[in-house]
Amino acid sequence: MTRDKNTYNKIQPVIKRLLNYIKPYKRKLFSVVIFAVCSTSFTILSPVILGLAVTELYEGAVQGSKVDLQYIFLIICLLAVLYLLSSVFTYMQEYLLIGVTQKIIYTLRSEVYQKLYKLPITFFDHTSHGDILSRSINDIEKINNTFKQMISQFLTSVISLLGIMLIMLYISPLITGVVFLIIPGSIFITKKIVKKSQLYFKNQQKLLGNLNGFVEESYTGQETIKAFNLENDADENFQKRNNLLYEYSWKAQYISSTITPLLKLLQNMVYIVVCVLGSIFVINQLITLGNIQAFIMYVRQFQQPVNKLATIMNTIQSTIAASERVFQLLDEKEQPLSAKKNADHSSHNNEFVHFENVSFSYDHSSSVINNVNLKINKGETVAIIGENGAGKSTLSLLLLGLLAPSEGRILIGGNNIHQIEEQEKFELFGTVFQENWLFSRSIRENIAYGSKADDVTDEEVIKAAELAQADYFIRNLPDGYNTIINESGSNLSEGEKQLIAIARAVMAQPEILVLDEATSHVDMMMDERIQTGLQGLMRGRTTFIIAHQPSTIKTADRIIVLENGEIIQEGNHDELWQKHGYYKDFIS
Ligand SMILES: Nc1ncnc2c1ncn2[C@@H]1O[C@H](COP(=O)(O)OP(=O)(O)OP(=O)(O)O)[C@@H](O)[C@H]1O
Repeated sequence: MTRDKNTYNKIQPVIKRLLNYIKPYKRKLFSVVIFAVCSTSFTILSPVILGLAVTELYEGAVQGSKVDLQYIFLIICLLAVLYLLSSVFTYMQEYLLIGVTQKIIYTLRSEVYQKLYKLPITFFDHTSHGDILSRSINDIEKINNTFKQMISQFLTSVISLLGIMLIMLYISPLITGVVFLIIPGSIFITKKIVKKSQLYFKNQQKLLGNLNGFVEESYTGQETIKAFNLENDADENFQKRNNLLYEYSWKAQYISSTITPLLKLLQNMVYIVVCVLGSIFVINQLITLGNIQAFIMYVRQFQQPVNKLATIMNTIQSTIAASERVFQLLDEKEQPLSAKKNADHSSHNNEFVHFENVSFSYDHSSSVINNVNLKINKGETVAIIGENGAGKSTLSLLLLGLLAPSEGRILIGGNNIHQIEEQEKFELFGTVFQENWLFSRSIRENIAYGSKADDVTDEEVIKAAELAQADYFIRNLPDGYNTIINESGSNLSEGEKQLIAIARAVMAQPEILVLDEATSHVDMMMDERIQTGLQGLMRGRTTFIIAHQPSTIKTADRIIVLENGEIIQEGNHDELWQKHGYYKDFIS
């Protein structure tokens, strides 16, 4: 199959899908077509009407008959009314079209935003943030900027073409035949150029996403770049990407911009032929002067929709390239939906959490978790230790249902974690990670988010913050609990963010508590105080702790040692202390 055919085969489903978004607005779009037909036909009719006036004047002035001024005045009035009506209909057409296209863009934006929440977290590992932002903002904006223009110009151009063709055929079929020669020529030129530039347009959008990703990375990693004196390196890297983007954008614009001059050349040649033929016809009295003048005006008018259609092809290409990228994002495989509602978590036997032959791989080749079997009782505290990269965090993400096992399953109270409904999952777990995401809202709201209740009192928030040892630092902030957290939480230290995340987990009062290096950023004194608070919170709850402090680990009911994703030791402190192995080395 040729590359051209491939390109067209790819364009078709994208257009079909875009049309699907229009479907719910069929009625409005029908009205748009009616208004477009009315407004365009009124504009198209004007040269014929004007031609009547010219013929009347010509016959009066040249052939010596009396000029009927009243007739000419009537024609002028008719023209004024037609132009006025045409403007009103154009306004109506645009008004309706803006409503439809904006609703479509609104839907598309919402779909993309919701999709981001449905994607598995592994998607974000292999896709740069810049690319995701580029698809969900730049590409949608591109569609937004061109969609309305595309539909409106397409409609008016097609209607104009049809209308003008009919009137031209009525005036002189022979000269019209000559003008029609322009159509296959125009189609040929447009098709050739569109095929060539489509590839560049697609790459242009892709490279823009790539550049966005790099800029975002440079922005977030500024401190590291400065600390390691990598400014020149980063600059060079940026220039390389920017040059590539420049090259592709330039080529895309250049190739597509050759359409207009080429078409103009073709049209002007046809125009000359029409003028010569028209003069011969008038001299031989085969056509009136008014009609040939109208005809020449139609030839000019005929070129406009042809040019417009060619320009739209240009716009369509970039819109299609942008739509394709948005649809690719929308088609990404989602995290399997948790369907089972009101699952009964009360275990039939004592096991509450059950890892059954669980294996997991990020890249579908090398396993990070290898055949883990683990039965945890309700209320038990399990500490997971192991070297860096042993798979501790991965195990906690599996437990939370944020990653899906490649093999085996995880049961909570007998129910597969991936079949527990999202709201129930939220109520089941409380989490504190090493890096915690806080919303750019007030500290109070961030803590209250943890709660299952709709109404949370200030007292409850303060109590949770006190237990997490966060109250003191919050009160010392100028706006206290009303302090608004910056985007990405840059106005708080990592330790302070962890304290807020702990307070949030306290608010949740979850059945299962997952603490992954929950106090890694706080100082030792603070850590001890938090541990006391956390002990209170953990009491009676099933808890998973990933930590490095021996004091926290020793007190756990069960300690699990992971190595390369496998459990190599399991037992409580006394049992493991008796044995040689990782645990003993770790504690001593
Ligand atoms: N998002 C990811 N994509 C691909 N590989 C990953 C991802 N996250 C972790 N890994 C890999 O999986 C393995 C286990 O990582 P994990 O973070 O679970 O280990 P860990 O025991 O928690 O380490 P640490 O103590 O350093 O936090 C490592 O080899 C790591 O490189």
